[in-house]
Amino acid sequence: MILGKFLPPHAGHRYLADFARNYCDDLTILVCTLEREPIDGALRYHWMRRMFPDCRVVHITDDVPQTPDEDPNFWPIWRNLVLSAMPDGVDLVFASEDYGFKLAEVLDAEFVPVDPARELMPVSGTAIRENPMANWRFIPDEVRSYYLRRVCIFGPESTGKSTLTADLARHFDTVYVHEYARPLLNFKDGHCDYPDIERIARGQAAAEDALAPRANRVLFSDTDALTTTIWSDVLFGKCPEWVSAQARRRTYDLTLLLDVDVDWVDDNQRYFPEHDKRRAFFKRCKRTLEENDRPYVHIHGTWEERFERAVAAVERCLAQAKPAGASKH
Ligand SMILES: NC(=O)c1ccc[n+]([C@@H]2O[C@H](COP(=O)([O-])OP(=O)(O)OC[C@H]3O[C@@H](n4cnc5c(N)ncnc54)[C@H](O)[C@@H]3O)[C@@H](O)[C@H]2O)c1
Repeated sequence: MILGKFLPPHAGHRYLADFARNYCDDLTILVCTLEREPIDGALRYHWMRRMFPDCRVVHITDDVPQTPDEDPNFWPIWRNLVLSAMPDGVDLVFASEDYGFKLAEVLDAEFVPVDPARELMPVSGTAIRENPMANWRFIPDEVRSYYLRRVCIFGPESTGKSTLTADLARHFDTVYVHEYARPLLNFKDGHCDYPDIERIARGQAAAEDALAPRANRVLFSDTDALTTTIWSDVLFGKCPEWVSAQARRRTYDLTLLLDVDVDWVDDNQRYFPEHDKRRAFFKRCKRTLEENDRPYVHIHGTWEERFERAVAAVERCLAQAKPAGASKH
């Protein structure tokens, strides 16, 4: 058995559990969470189940004393708690804490110390909560999307969104989500029908969710569901409810709004080459962001200036502490 708060799970916990899985035949992991702790307990339990699908993972939510000095009955309380989750008893207690020795004793089990000095995976939950960006390499794939910074590249056609998205991903050594409408509509010679609107939004969301665990600190998305709602309105005067709901649900830490102050480049998927229409579409994008309370940075100027402004905005975003709470993606 191993137990912990996993606040959040990290590479040290992964090492502890992998060590235990290699040492014994059947590992039970007790995820002990309290409501007052800063990350939702059900989410931590979910992460641990995803990280260790071949282990028995049990969620314990009882509000019991946390250290022996809090209650003279501390050890009987913990003995009963553990045995209620493991009625067949415990053979081995794996931990990197001194309390493992006493805990094993009250459970009639053997203590197996793992890495009390924490020299192999030098990280703690506190360090990750305080600075997830600096400790990124210790955050498991399953947990990364919680801490990930999401940047959306937003705006009218032919403003350099796709190039900027790829350039930013290269600069920040991470992955990006392409504009899913392109591969979809390429199959139809660029022609978009109303049923395609929901397909576009579903594909965009699926690509984003598939790539989030692969991202290094920041994920760049070339457009989003909110953009799809604008296009749907412009082309068809209506929008599927699922797409509008996605647009409300999917949030970004930063949105880069690209201006139309660059030359128009034609391709088979573009609609509005006229300057007036491009400017009107830009204004509509800006208004939509404001109506949806989406903070944005205005990106304009030459290609080089755009890139520099975007890099500076992303660096500011990465340096800011992220408010507690999971991303809703
Ligand atoms: N303090 C005590 O005497 C005591 C005794 C019994 C039970 N408990 C309870 O146990 C629960 C777990 O608490 P916790 O704070 O140990 O959970 P935790 O999530 O911090 O740690 C879980 C396990 O991972 C190990 N670990 C953490 N970082 C590591 C790293 N970098 N490398 C290797 N191993 C690493 C810890 O030593 C521990 O064995 C709490 O609910 C607590 O109340 C505490």
